Amino acid sequence: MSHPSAPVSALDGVACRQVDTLAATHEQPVRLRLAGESRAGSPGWEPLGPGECARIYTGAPLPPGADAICPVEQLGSGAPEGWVDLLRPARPEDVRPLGEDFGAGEMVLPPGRLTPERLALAAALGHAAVPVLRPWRVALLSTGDEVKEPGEPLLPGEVYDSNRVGLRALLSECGCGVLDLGHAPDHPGALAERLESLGGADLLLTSGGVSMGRYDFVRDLLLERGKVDFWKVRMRPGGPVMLGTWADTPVLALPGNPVSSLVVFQVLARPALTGEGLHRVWLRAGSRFSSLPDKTLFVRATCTGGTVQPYPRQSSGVLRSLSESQALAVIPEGQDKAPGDEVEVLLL
Ligand SMILES: Nc1nc2c(c(=O)[nH]1)N[C@H]1C(S)=C(S)[C@@H](COP(=O)(O)OP(=O)(O)OC[C@H]3O[C@@H](n4cnc5c(N)ncnc54)[C@H](O)[C@@H]3O)O[C@H]1N2
Ligand code: MOO
Repeated sequence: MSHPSAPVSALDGVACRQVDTLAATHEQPVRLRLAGESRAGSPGWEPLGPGECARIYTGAPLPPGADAICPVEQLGSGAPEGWVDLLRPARPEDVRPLGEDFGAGEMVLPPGRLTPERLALAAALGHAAVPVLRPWRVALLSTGDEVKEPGEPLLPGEVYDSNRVGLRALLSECGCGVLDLGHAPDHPGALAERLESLGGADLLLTSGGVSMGRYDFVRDLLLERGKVDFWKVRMRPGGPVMLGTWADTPVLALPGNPVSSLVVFQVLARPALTGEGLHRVWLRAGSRFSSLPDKTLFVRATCTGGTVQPYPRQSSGVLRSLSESQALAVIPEGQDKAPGDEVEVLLL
C-alpha cells in the first residue's frame, strides 16, 4: 500500500482548484461555492466543479478535481451561507501527495533494530506482527573474593559489585536477555563450577580476573582449559580484556576495574551485540587532551557549549567519572589534541 493512500490535506480549511484562487487577497477575496465536505475517515467524494470548494480537515482525501488547500485562518467571515471567501490563493504545497511517506512496492523497513520509531513504521505499513531474531542470551558473571552484593555489610577491603549491575543494565539496553550467574570467588574450582551451566548462552561476559595477578583465574581458566583468541587490546581503560571460548561459548572477559568493564562494554561489546556503536560525533577540544604512544585512549569527557573537555580524574577506579561524563573522547596513539582541535567523541 501507499501512505497516504490518496492525496490528503495537511491543514483544516477548504480544498479547491488553485487556478480559481490566484487573484485572492485580503482586500479582494475570491468567493467559492461550498460544494461538500471531506473528513478524515469519512471523505465526501463529490467531484469539484470550477469555482467550487469543499470543507476539508487534516488527513482527509482531496475531492476529485481539487489540487490545493486554503487554511481556515485564511477564510473571510463575510461570506453568505454556502459560500466561502478566500483571503489568499490556495496552495498545492498544503496537499500531502499520494505515497508521500512510502509508495506501494517500496522497501521501507530493511532488517535492523526495532527502535520505537521503526516499530511505529511497521505499524504504519499495516504489519500486525514482524519476524524478529531471538535476542542474544548473555550469561553474566563477576569475579573476585572482595566483591559483595549491594545491601550486604561491607568489611574493610571489600567492594560492592557495581560491574554486574552496570553490565546487566547495559545488556538490557542492547536488547539482550541476561542469564545472571551471580558472582564467583577467586578460586579456579569455584569458577569452573559456576561456568558449568551456561544455559545455552550465546555469549559469556565476565568481569575481573584477567590481568597479571596470581589470583586472576578467569585468565588462567581460559588459557588452560578454554581457547583464547586475543588477550590485551591497545586501549585505555580496558587494556587487559580477553576474548576466547569456553565450552563452545564465546567469552568476552572484561577487566575488573569499574570504569574499565563498562568502557570496554561500550566500545567492544555494544557494536558486536547491536550492530551499532555509540553515537559518534566530532567536537572541538575545549582544553588539552594528552595521548599515549602505544594505546588509544577513551577519555571520559564532558560536552558543554559545543566543545569537549576531559573529566578531571581518569583513574579506572573513579566510577563516578562515568556518570558525570556525557562522552568518551577517542584520542588515538600519539595524537595529542590542543584546544580547538577536532576530537572524535562517542556519546554515552
Ligand atoms: N602488573 C599489572 N597489573 C595490572 C595491569 C597490568 O598490566 N600489569 N593492568 C591493570 C589494569 S589496566 C586493569 S583494568 C586491571 C584489571 O584487572 P582484573 O581484570 O584482573 O580485575 P581485578 O583484579 O579482579 O579487579 C580490579 C579492581 O576492580 C575491582 N572490581 C573487580 N570486580 C568488581 C566488581 N564486580 N564491581 C566493582 N569493582 C570490582 C577490584 O576490587 C579491583 O579494585 O588490572 C590492573 N593491574
Ligand atoms: O583498564 Mo585498566 O583499565 O587501564 O585500569
